[in-house]
Amino acid sequence: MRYISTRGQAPALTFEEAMMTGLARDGGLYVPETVPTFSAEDIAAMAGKSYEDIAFTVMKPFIGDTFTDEEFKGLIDKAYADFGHDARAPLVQLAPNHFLLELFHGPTLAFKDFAMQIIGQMMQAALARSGKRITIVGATSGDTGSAAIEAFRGLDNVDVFIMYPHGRVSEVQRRQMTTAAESNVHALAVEGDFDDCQGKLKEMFNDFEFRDEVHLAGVNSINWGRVLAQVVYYFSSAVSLGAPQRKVSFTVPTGNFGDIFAGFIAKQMGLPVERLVIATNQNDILHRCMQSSDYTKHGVTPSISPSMDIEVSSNFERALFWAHDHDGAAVAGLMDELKTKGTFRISENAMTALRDHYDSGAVDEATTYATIASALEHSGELLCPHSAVGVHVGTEHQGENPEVPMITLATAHPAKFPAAVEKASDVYPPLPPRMADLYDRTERVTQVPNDLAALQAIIRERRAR
Ligand SMILES: Cc1ncc(COP(=O)(O)O)c(C=O)c1O
Ligand SMILES: N[C@@H](CCOP(=O)(O)O)C(=O)O
Repeated sequence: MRYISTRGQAPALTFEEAMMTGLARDGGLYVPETVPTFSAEDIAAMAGKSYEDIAFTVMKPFIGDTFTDEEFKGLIDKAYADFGHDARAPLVQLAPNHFLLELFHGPTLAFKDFAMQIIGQMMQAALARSGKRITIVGATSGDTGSAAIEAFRGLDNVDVFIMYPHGRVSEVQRRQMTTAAESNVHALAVEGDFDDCQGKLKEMFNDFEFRDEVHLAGVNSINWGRVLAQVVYYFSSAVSLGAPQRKVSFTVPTGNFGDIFAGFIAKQMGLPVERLVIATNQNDILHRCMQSSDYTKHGVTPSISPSMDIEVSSNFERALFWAHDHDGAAVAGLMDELKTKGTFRISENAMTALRDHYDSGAVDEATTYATIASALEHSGELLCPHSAVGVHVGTEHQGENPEVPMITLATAHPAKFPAAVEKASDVYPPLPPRMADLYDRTERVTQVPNDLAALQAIIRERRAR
């Protein structure tokens, strides 16, 4: 299996190279040259299997001979061993034919753990073989950062720098990132929003001298390994509702588009997915784009679902690559317009290709609060604000096709956003016992301007220590 860049100008890589590289050197994102497919029988055989077994089956064709089967199974087992639920990604029923996929039972209470834990294992195994040392730099709107810290804390051959937007993550999210005591972990509070952090990360990757000097690696969903690991729960949940005999739809609270794009890959692999519904909060650039073909930045407004406060939706580039029949030059052109003008327009053909798979909806703050309250009243489920955005949009879209089961992804635990959840429901969601002392731990963070040179100086200096 070879991996190619969405902008068509970078060398094709193996899985291991793509995973260790992060962003392609032409600024694009790596994707598999071809997507392996499963027959209906292959998918039916997943029924009743453990999450770990399904993970092995789904990911194996993409990783090729990077690891032996035994090695890979061992890495998968280690990755999910600390999850707080034996099913790893349990489904609960919210309403007739509407199901919630709980993706928040991992160590940091968000769906990021599903991918970060396994790529943490795979990267460590690859580093042990190569004897290399890397610098991971991540941009986060709140959840990727803590998941990355959890996966790489305390390792001798990895430094982890996490940039988050100062004052724009929840207190629990901030403390999860700033209270790691290990000296290889560095939390950086950047004066800006998430798009600024992600922009700086991409600038670091595009500064080849810096990139090579610090052996830069990325664990955001620019890394194909992240997307791949997220494909697994689309299979596990669909199969438990009767796939491949029965079609299902998914609604995905969306920001950087990595999670819903994993659903698209599952569909390409043969999973019978009827619709993939993009659910955005008030930062609705993706919804506006699906309606109007215009991807135009308006500026981000902070919301009660801060992890989705994103306007430069990184993985939308991967969706555009498919919508343009793998035409890297066309994608590079659109990305260039976004960078220079803050806007691009998608052609009719490409829009048709996107609309073949994706629907969308946007949710304002008042509706998000109301959805938390009504889900608790009608199903007993306490939602985080991101999941509530998904549930509202999922409910609306299920009405259009009620006989197809709708699976809405619950992307974070309500305890990560206690203020918003309590305001909506009068219920204060407690942290799980293993995190009960989070508010007593000492915080360690460096406030940094939104400035490439300043960020690079800190990274150079700290990693050398
Ligand atoms: C809790 C939560 N929900 C939803 C999202 C959006 O996911 P994606 O960026 O993959 O679209 C994120 C951040 O990525 C998140 O942390
Ligand atoms: N919502 C994310 C933003 C980064 O997304 P990623 O999937 O590209 O890592 C976060 O919580 O950090």
